Amino acid sequence: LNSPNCLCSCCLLRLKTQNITPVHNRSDSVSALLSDFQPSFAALPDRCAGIEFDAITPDEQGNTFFFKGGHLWKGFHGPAQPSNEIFKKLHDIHPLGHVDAAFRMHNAENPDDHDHIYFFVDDKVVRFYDQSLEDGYPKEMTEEFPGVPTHLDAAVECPKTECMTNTVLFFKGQDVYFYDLATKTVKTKTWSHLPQCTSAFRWLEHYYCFHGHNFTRFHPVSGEVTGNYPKDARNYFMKCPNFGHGGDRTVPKCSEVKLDAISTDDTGKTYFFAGSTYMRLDTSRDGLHGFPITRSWKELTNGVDAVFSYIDKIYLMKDDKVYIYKADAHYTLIEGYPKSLKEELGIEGHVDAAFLCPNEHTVHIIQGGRMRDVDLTATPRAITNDVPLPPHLSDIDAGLCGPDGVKVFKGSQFYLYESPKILATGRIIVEPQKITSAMMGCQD
Ligand code: HEM
Repeated sequence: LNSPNCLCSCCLLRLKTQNITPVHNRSDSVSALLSDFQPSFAALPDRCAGIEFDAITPDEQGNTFFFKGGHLWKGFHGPAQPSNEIFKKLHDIHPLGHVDAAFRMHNAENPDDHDHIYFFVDDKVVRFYDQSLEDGYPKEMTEEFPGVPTHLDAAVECPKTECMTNTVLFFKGQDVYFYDLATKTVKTKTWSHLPQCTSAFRWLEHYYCFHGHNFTRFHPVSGEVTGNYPKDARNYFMKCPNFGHGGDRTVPKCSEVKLDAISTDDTGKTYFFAGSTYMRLDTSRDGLHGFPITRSWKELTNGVDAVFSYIDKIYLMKDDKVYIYKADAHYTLIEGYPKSLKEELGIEGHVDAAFLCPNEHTVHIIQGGRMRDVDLTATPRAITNDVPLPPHLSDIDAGLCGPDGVKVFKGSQFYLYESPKILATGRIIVEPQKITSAMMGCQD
């Protein structure tokens, strides 16, 4: 069967790798033949040959799975394997193990559902957690997702921080069905400008429609496509000989990391900024990858000096200006901004770092070896406290205050203090710690 000259295996392989008509539309005898054919006997499909995926989804640990016929690929490199080796019993619901669509549920308010993987096959849905099929599945799609059509093309989750409410986007043809998880209501839009997506994938807050061996990035609310698309998936989402991206850039060594700023916003998103790039850190299970700052904060074309977050807003400082963005589903610059540092915060001169502790109203601004406090509830804003920092903290790059204390970053190291007050007095000697690959995706 593995011989390239064997017509039978070649046909079967072509059927399996080219997404030819699903088995239920064929004669019973062909169905029987195909269902007897175990994927493990066949040569494995090669994603570097250019595959149109049936479904793509991350799991609860952040592994990404790409599905085609009865096979899957785990992660961004490596060979295919039968999908029921990982998702046991997945093939029981379809003779070829084929799935139409899959997504990882994002519904933190409902821990019984959150992070579970849903697979759609014809009019059925099955649910897995920790690679086990859950009791009670398969279910009818109409029961679990009323109002959503069966025989889907693709599905992708969209958390409320990106779609206003926790939503799942279901794709069928050019129609997109927005399923609101709280109200179980469906709204439909037709995105005829998008290619027909055979799978959809949310990766690091970016939304991708896969079609053929290409992908197109789209905005999950408006469907808008900005940038040069489609792109060949083999350059980005898999490691293939003679394919790749990023040019001659390399992942920086951890010993060479130097931040400009770091901040956690009201919704718990943590970002660091370095040069023209930002990276989200709190979703690190799905990978760490930098993107241009202008992708999220388009007015900041020249990087940032310091960033802090207060209530539902993020303050980005560059030179003598403050840019305030509303931290909603997407960052929008508030009208009238940027304003000068003097006008907005009552300070002047270059800002090295800025941080605000959770539930507090005083921002701590580090400028040339001094920590200046500004009360954000006062109008006009003015410095309420101004203290020199200990000598070893004279050139701080960035600062972050969280439940574990204040981290101040200096080059590739950081110091952790219990509070801003302890930091400022400098009476307690704290050993610097190294930035690690797990923290910031650099090379150890
Ligand atoms: C598992 C490893 C990686 C994966 C899965 C990956 C994936 C991606 C994806 C999906 C995009 C965005 C494509 C788009 O939105 O149009 C991208 C962009 C980019 N990647 Fe990677 N990447 C990886 C590693 C790297 C590395 C090691 C570098 C270089 C150090 C790199 C540099 C870039 C650059 C410069 C961009 C363009 C940024 C942008 O404008 O979106 N990537 N990558």
